[in-house]
Amino acid sequence: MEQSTDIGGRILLVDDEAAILRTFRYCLEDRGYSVATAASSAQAEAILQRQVFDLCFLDLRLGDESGLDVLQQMRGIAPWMRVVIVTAHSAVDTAVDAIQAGAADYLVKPCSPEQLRLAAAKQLEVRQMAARLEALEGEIRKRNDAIGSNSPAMMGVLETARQFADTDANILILGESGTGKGELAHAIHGWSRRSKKAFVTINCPSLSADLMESELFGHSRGAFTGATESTLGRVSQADGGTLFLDEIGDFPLALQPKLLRFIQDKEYERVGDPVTRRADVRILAATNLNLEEMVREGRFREDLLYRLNVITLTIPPLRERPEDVRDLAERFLAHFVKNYGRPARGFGAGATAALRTYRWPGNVRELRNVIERASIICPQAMIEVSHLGLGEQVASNAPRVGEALSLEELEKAHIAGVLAASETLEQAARILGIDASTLYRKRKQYGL
Ligand SMILES: Nc1ncnc2c1ncn2[C@@H]1O[C@H](COP(=O)(O)OP(=O)(O)OP(=O)(O)O)[C@@H](O)[C@H]1O
Repeated sequence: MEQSTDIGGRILLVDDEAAILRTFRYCLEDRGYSVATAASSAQAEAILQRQVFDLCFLDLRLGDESGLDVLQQMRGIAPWMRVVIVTAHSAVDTAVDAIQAGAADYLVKPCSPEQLRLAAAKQLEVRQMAARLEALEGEIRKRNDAIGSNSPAMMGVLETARQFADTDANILILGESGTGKGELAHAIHGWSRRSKKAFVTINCPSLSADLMESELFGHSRGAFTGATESTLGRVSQADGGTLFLDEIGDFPLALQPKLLRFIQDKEYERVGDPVTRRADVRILAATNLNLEEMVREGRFREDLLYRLNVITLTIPPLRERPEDVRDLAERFLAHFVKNYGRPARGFGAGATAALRTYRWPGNVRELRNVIERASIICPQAMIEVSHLGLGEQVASNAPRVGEALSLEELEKAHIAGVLAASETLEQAARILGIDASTLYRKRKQYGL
């Protein structure tokens, strides 16, 4: 039963028999759990309002009160908490009702210390499952989608990101929409010592100031109309891990002082609850807006900006890192053909050239969507330019013969297209009718 300490466990015992509370407490503390007790439902409610518990052992017979009402009340205050009903043999029927009402399990009194510990370990494991699942998904994502690049500009960004990943410095990630800011935030979390803990994202534009406050810090039951259950809040979920504030430029101005205070002091209050809580959270934020301009216009707090941008990373748009298009396209293709069970295995020369010349206004997200679509509609092994659905845009992007262009510009575009469609430099040189060393020199000259 070694897992008791490593999964952590805050347990509340509710029973009106002092002897039971004493024995249970002894058995559980012996295994390293942290235990609190309550002798009535009123006491239990008061404790639950102040502290977070993972598990509660609840005796359904608390004086005159209906055990089911007490259970309902608890689930309202702490819906994340697992509740195990403790019952006498003669009242097993009520325990079954309690399970229907949301209890996790029941235990028949008298029970042995081993039965009690086993029940605790089982429930605490379930309680931790969601958090572990999230951490695992992060791991799998990291492995499958390991962020990498062949572009010097992007490699510089990744190197700085790695360098600061394991510090607790807040990082602001800038870049156009779809460049992979969320992806980089995930990677930074994965490279940090917080990687085994939760990575929690808040999408700022989707929430009003009031909703954002309760989403971020949680609320107590009855804090506002419709708050029928207490919630923990993202900050608490991210305790020990990373909180990613996506599109921070849209974070409500009215709530910015509270976010600033949390970043500075690590302290916050749930909505409708005066108790001050603490959480150890690393903040990453991202935006495609110009926050400095927003500060000048009074739409974003300067002090908050300086807390968020201890380190700033700017992801270049995809059109400025054409070296990455091919690798990304191949990775997306492998992923989608596997998912959809499709025949495509690679890109024809025309498609490769089109992927390279297109300007990708929607960046990596657009590339991913284009490849997903192509992987579905392509009936053969090679994806051709027609499957990409970029036809007109590519044509309008690519310089045309006879257009008002210098010979140099035309030559540069032509060489870029042939290079993208060729497997090797030698092959490209043959197609262009020049020798490989000339091609090498021209590549350098045009920065290709
Ligand atoms: N380097 C990468 N490797 C694999 N997938 C990537 C990479 N960069 C971005 N993506 C994919 O591209 C899509 C957009 O990425 P992401 O959401 O991180 O961009 P963003 O810059 O945060 O966008 P927005 O500003 O619109 O929120 C996602 O599906 C993501 O998985």
